[in-house]
Amino acid sequence: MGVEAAGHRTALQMAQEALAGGVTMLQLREKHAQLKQVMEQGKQLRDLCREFSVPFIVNDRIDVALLLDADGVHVGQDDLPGLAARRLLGDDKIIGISAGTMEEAEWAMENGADYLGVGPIFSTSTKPDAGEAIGTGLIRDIAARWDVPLVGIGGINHNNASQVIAAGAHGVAVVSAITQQHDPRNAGYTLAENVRIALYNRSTDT
Ligand SMILES: Cc1ncc(COP(=O)(O)OP(=O)(O)O)c(N)n1
Ligand SMILES: Cc1ncsc1CCOP(=O)(O)O
Ligand SMILES: [Mg+2]
Repeated sequence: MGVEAAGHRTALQMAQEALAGGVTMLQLREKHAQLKQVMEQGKQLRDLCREFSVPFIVNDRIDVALLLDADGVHVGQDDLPGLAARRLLGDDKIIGISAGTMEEAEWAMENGADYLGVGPIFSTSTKPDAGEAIGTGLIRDIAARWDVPLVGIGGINHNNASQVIAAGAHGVAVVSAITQQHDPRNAGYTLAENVRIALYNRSTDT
């Protein structure tokens, strides 16, 4: 999940609840705050992720990821390229790269992505510059071509996550499906459970 403060909860409280619900990876995605605050919040989120033994990923900022000793970074097509991120972070860190077209997926693979964030799958109001929803077809096409972990993102919730997994994704990344819910812990639990069920169903499909 991506972490932002919402409603009466702080980002840290939200993350704590989502992790308690069973979220399996956490990304610090802070687009507006000052770096000093991002570092402070990042330290707390990193420690929380370590308590839950869940990977902690920093969006966009390799410097912040390095300073926090995060488990990895997520970079988009307009961010620092994956190969440059790899030079700074080394082979042991996770580097995720976004893709919304097959050309972007090719570029991401050439840039050494450990996983691809594919989307926006459905329409989203969380990222105003995300572009039109692309549906699940690209996930199907990428999965047929490469054996790389795929994470669907954009407008995903507990009702539609199974479609994304059925298309070949290994997981889903969400913001509002957890942060905009009155019970983020239960939202995290339901989402993680639906993803597990869909992965199981896919593995038993003949
Ligand atoms: C898992 C995951 N996938 C895609 C993105 C989007 O990254 P990007 O295209 O760089 O957009 P911003 O999130 O930086 O606005 C992501 N963050 N995580
Ligand atoms: C960061 C990002 N990248 C593509 S869509 C998106 C926003 C996801 O947010 P939500 O899960 O609320 O649609
Ligand atoms: Mg980015």
